[in-house]
Amino acid sequence: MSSEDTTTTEPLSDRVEAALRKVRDPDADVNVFEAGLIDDVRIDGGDVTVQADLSEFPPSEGQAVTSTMMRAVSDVDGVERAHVEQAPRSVDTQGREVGVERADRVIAVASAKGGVGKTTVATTLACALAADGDDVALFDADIHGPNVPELLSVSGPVQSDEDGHPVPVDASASDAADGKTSGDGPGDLEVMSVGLMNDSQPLAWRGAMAHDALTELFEETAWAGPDTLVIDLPPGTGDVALTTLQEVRVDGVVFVTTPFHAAVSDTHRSLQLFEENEVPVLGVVSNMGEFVCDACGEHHDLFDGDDPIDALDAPVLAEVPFTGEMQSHPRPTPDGVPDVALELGAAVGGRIEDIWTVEVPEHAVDLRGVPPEKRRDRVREAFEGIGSGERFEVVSDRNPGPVREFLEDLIDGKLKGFRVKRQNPDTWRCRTEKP
Ligand SMILES: Nc1ncnc2c1ncn2[C@@H]1O[C@H](COP(=O)(O)OP(=O)(O)OP(=O)(O)O)[C@@H](O)[C@H]1O
Repeated sequence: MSSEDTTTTEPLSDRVEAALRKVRDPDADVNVFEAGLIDDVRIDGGDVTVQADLSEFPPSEGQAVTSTMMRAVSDVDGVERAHVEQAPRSVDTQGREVGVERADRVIAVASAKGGVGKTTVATTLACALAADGDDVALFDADIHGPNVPELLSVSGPVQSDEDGHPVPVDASASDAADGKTSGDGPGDLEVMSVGLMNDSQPLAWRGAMAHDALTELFEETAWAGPDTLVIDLPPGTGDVALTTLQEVRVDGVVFVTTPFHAAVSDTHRSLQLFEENEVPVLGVVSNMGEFVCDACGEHHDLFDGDDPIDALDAPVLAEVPFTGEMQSHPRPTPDGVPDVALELGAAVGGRIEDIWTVEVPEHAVDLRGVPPEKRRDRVREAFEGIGSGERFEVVSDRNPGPVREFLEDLIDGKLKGFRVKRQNPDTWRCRTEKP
């Protein structure tokens, strides 16, 4: 029996509205109409569709409000089916530009294994950079397990601009991070994720499908001109990582690992893949290697023995302990940005500056800006000017791979070691020893 029986003479629309007015906004002591959450109520026979904007709620709270509204409407006499749908949000499409190349710099966050905290670190890094005043875009490329929206408590669906380009969701923490930021206050934080398009469905894209879906999002998303784009890659070196490396000029990669031998040796192999694809390695974040006891304040190692990360040829950017704070709130809270997040942001920023600053050793040949027809002469002169066993080094603004062939022609033999490394997007270095 319905609680509305006494008023069945009133039109259905009035009774549905009266029922909805009993549902409260959990964040404010007003009903959902007064809170401005209801956009529209459509009635078609016994079918009632409520269009509500619940995008500001964390997913679990939004779900609870949806269920309460569904129950309230279903209980009204004469209602056969009740639906609650997310109202289309109006998005600011002014000044947006399409494609990942709009970002001034692109940082990928990768891991060899799943579950080591890559998404947590990517989200923390994006929040820390935004808290420091950067306009940040966070691209969740983990298409098989897109967790970024959940960590940042944002929900979809993604809206499109007038040309049909998907517009990322705003995740700025305008009033968070009080007092713990530097610069002129926090920058913007925007998020794009397949998790915002397909709210709860795990995606089973493979191979070409994954490649096409991701390529389209990289090419089509209309960003607001970010300073930094952070890409959260899926674990491992599968289709998505390869697509990202093909489609995006990645300026640096941050690796996340636990200080556990098996995880670190896989990390070593993944690092090589990025280096082979000429992506500068910014460094490694060692996550969950210790926890700090709430009761005694002591640090406790969670892994025994030597730290295997020391053996990686990459700087350690941060050692993030296992904490409840990191687990529940990688994003800034009204109390500020966690210190560990600020340290991570500062370490990554510092490394970027380091690799952008090119110091050319006195003995090295600097080919930057040298016209193509003069490059060989410069290399020959320098090589002929050093003695056997001495180090020969080139700094160049293009891949100096062909230098090897040229030197081997000069000596009419093979060089033993010849190492090429891309220091930053515009600078390569290569090194060998004169036989
Ligand atoms: N420093 C930390 N302290 C406490 N919990 C953490 C920390 N880092 C990550 N976690 C928790 O570990 C779990 C896995 O983290 P996360 O989802 O970031 O890993 P991931 O490497 O991105 O996983 P995958 O890519 O396989 O989805 C999450 O529950 C997260 O809250």
